[in-house]
Amino acid sequence: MSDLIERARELDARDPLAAVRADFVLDEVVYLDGNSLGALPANVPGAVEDVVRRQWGELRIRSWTESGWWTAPERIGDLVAPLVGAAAGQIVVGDSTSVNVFKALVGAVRLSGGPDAGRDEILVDASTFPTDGYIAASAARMTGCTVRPLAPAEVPDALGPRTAAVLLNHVDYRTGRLHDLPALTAAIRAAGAVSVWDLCHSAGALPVGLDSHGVDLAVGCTYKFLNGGPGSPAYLYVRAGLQDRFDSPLPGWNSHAEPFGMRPEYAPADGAVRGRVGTPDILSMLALEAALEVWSRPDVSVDAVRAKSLALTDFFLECVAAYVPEGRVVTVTPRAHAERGSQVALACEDAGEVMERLIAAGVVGDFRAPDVLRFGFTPLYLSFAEVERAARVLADTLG
Ligand SMILES: Cc1ncc(COP(=O)(O)O)c(C=O)c1O
Ligand SMILES: Nc1c(O)cccc1C(=O)C[C@H](N)C(=O)O
Repeated sequence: MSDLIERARELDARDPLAAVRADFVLDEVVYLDGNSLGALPANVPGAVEDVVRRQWGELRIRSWTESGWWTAPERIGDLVAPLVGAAAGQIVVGDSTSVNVFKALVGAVRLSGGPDAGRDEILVDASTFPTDGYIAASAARMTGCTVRPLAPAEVPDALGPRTAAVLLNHVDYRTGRLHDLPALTAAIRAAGAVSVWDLCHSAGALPVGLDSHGVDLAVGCTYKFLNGGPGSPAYLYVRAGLQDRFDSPLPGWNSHAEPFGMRPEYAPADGAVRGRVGTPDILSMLALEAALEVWSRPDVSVDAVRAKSLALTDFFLECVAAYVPEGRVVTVTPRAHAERGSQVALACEDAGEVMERLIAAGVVGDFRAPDVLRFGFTPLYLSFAEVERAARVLADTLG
């Protein structure tokens, strides 16, 4: 038996999160795509069945109050909050990430004073997941701003009296690079601009510290490391100190101070509710609520997840170095722990075909154009033995 197989065995035997895997529905496939769609938590089908058959089927309209449907966006926001370092009352769940980027960014420009206050520039991570860039361009057109794409590390030098808002990704979706949220947030604050962070690839994988680092606004999805299911609702964080002034560009009736007053004039609700728009997507939302239960296990914490995530990605890199001929792939993800999210990206020219063969061989990652093999590591359900096997099969697949 190779040393690495033996090492994987030892690491699994010492893994404090090993038992959590039984809370998920998995098979013999090595699933390294939890950074795109997390695996199914075993309690979700039963929870959804109850929502559909009893809450909807039997209680019908009564469920808006009796089953807690109406308050689900804030209640579930408070479940997400500790996972991203936020005190209760600042996160509302609902809509897609794209929609929340729009709310946050237009809201951020308005909070900054915008062009009327001489702040007419939005800085945006140039390598961002495309939707953020598209939405930023539209938000800029609507608010009279211009967008300036740049690398996150260039932000401190680019900040100035004209900066209205800065939209950054905590972890880059393609490279897996973890950006310096504390330092960048502080620099944005010092320039009098408003920070907006996209946490899609960090929430549920590593500590975020929204409150302690003074982040202004943040958004994220829940179908990756939070395992909420396909199309599960995203969330919006508005720092408590800004909530009174947050002026949503989508002031739907659910964000009204008195939604059932049915008044023609809009009056915003206080607190996180102000970030709501229309009727919440209850089926997806309550599936997410069930999926988040795993975080209340005494053995599960964001710190434990981060520690295992780094151990898994370190071990994968070590196995790749041992099994894959030198020069066949280039590691794109930073080696330094402080700069690494919970994924490993390897570049090679034929990445698209390699990933197809790898998936056929039972190791699921994904291909990101133009040349990246992307592997996501979800510590709640992955074993070190799977990581070793993935690297071995990858080496065979690369030929
Ligand atoms: C960083 C990032 N932002 C936004 C999105 C898209 O979000 P949504 O499809 O929920 O609007 C994704 C992935 O889909 C993403 O990786
Ligand atoms: N949101 C997705 C979807 O609806 C279908 C397929 C993949 C996705 C993704 O989440 C992609 C992901 N944001 C990425 O980082 O590539």
